[in-house]
Amino acid sequence: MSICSLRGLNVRFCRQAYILAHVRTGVVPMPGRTKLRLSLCECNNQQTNNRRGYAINTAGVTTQIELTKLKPSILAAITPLRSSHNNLYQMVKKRTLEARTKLQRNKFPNNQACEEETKNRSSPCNDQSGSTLCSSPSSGPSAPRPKTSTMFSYKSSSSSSSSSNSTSSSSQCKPEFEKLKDPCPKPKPEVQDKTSAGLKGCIKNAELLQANDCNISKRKKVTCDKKPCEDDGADGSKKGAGGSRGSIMGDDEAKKKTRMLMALLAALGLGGLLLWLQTRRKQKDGESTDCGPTSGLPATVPATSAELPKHVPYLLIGGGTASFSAFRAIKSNDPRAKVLMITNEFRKPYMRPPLSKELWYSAEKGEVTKDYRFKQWTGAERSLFFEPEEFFVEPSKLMETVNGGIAVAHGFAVKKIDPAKHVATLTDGYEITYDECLIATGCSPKTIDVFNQAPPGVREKVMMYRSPDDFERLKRYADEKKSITIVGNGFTGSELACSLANYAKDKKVKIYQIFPESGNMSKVLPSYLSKWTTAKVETMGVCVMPETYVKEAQRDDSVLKLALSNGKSLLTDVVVVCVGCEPNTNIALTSGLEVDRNLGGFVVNAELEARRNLFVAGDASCFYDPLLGRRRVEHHDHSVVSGRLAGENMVGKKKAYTHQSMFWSDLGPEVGYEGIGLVDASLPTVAVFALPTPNPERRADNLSEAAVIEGGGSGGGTVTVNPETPDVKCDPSNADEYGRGVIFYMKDDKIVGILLWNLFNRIGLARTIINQNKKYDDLNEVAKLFEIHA
Ligand SMILES: Cc1cc2nc3c(=O)[nH]c(=O)nc-3n(C[C@H](O)[C@H](O)[C@H](O)COP(=O)(O)OP(=O)(O)OC[C@H]3O[C@@H](n4cnc5c(N)ncnc54)[C@H](O)[C@@H]3O)c2cc1C
Repeated sequence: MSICSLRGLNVRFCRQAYILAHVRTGVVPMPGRTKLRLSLCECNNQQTNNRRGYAINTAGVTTQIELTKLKPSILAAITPLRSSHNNLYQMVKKRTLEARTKLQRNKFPNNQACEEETKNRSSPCNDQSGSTLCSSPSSGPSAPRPKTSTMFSYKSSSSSSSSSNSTSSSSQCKPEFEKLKDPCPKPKPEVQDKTSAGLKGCIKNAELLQANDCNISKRKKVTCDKKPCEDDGADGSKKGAGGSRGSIMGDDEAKKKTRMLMALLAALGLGGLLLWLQTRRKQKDGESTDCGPTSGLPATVPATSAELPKHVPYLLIGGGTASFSAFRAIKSNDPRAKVLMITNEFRKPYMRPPLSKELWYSAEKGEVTKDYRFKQWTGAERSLFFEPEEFFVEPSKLMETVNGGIAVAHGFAVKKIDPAKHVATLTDGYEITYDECLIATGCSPKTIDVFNQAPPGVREKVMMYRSPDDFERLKRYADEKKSITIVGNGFTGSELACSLANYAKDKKVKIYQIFPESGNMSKVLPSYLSKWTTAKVETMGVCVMPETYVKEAQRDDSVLKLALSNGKSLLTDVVVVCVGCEPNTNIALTSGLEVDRNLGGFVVNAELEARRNLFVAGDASCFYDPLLGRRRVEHHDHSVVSGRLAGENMVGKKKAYTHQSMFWSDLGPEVGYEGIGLVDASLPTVAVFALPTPNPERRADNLSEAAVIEGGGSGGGTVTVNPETPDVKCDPSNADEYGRGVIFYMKDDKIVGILLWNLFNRIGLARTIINQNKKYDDLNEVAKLFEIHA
């Protein structure tokens, strides 16, 4: 029997030889689940004295395990597979090599992915690395920012204008994607035998996996190192004498192999079941790592839930900013409070904003430290972690401490809460009772179908971005690869694109950003500013492709080939999907808690209470803002503010949400903005910017020269020039620079949101204006308060 006749069996191996063989059983029935995809690949790490390991993939989660670290039971289960690898390997190898060599000839389509769409403008599609080259425009946003002196303002609409403008952000590329050479020897002619013809289906599916795809985290051993392809062949043939000849099978041999394969499937089922049970929690938590947890067996701290207290006065679910902020509020109001934090992450509470910004600047200087130190805009240094390890109490000792404190249970997830009985149940069934409980489960990055439904070979090249592990992984790509593609135009995608472009400026890697909207940050910025920002992002070296989406993703050798909606293709080493976040509310149903249908998140009142003694804060909360109505906010400061409010209410303060939180974002070193209130591009806006002028002396008088340009909320908008300054150019599309300014977001003629564009230390004033909740006759006068030229 040919191996292909075994349903669902798929054999792969790797040119680089760090994965010798990869066998997937396809679908295996599992208790509690209808289907389980199970795969196993054997890795050989030359750099560590040929230590062998396995990558076992259960239901999409690949776990890297060193052979010596495998449990004896699992080792026994997969032993038959190891010996059979060689035969499978030799049978398929030659045909795969041949197929791959053929495929390589007609690819490298990046030359057309980002090609010129506008003759007037060149875009960052040029590089020295052989992927694509992006050059900055000689004029426009790329020019050094002039000193501002004149002020103008305008109203705008949210709706981005159409494709006519898209050309401004399109890119001009040169076809310089270097042709890769096949590093492996050509297959020998004898492979063209009758059995290999039967392998066609398998060969079609053969995919090449790359060592660098294997994530290496602190909790993880490296098990998929590179190995030259000569060794690949050598190793394979040594182990499986007659391996390649094994493709021409006699009856006995075929029977033997069939028996072995059947044994393998059984062994895989058994081994996979064990591993699946062990990795299930990680999988549910959606950690976006390549190869799963370090050891393959997810460690929890403490080792078992039995070591956790049975009852705690304060229980915090989630280990992020909101949760830690709640702890601080509890502790300052109840100094001896005993607080247990349960998180499915393996790090102590940390903040996320520097992950897409400051940390890349530390990385550029080669200064990434163990505690992820970064420089704040004030120049002060601090760590990503809110507190060092020593700050925390061991969970098993929490209830014995005299002065209280906070203990963090790592690697545990809560699956259900009984608000009436005050009981939280962990995924392993362990129950903890509480007096006060906070849900601060944050959100998880969204993905898109084109990647979500892609085969595993594609998905392992697609990542989300939310944690230090993601930072580490992306940094490795930026250091080693040629092309990174960011999908999405929001905060994380845009910040990351700029930071990566800066980090990569002396490297060979090229940064692409793709999104269907017409400009960066289009949900937040008025359309003219969004387009201007896109041009600015391009000048930073990002090849931005607006009004474009990925139609199809295929694995092409070691890279991904993206078929784009504009008919072009892009080869990329990794895709970072940054298309927003989904609140983690999966415990709502089991706990009888309400989730907002429109905004998502647990519905809570103005005191952030979902039920009595049960609060929700941070990204996961959909709260009632007495001033601006029901909201859900995904920002750092909101998680601090709401966490603090929830913490205060947990000690009985009974306070309502009144303090408006703010947010900020930085797009490279030249663009930074802060916002407060409803900063939503679908609202009508009125903006006042300082215009550049060749005459800096006029700066003092600028405010009196302000002009107003008005526009509707959802149309193109009319333009009204301030009669006092008819000479001021007010057409946003003619504006050279949006250096500094203030944007008002209007609802019912009131200011409900304010964005401060490159203006800092004025958020308190913005908060006051929003809190006044009144109609202003002259927004120009309000703008003056912000001292744009100061
Ligand atoms: C890369 C990046 C950059 C950002 N930059 C900015 C910025 O510049 N400015 C800004 O204002 N905001 C920024 N943000 C957003 C900001 O970081 C978030 O709004 C903030 O982290 C939300 O905090 P949180 O505590 O609500 O959620 P999170 O920080 O997501 O924490 C939630 C925690 O709960 C855990 N959890 C989930 N479900 C369970 C469960 N069932 N049981 C146990 N634990 C669970 C999660 O693993 C996680 O540890 C950025 C976010 C990212 C990802």
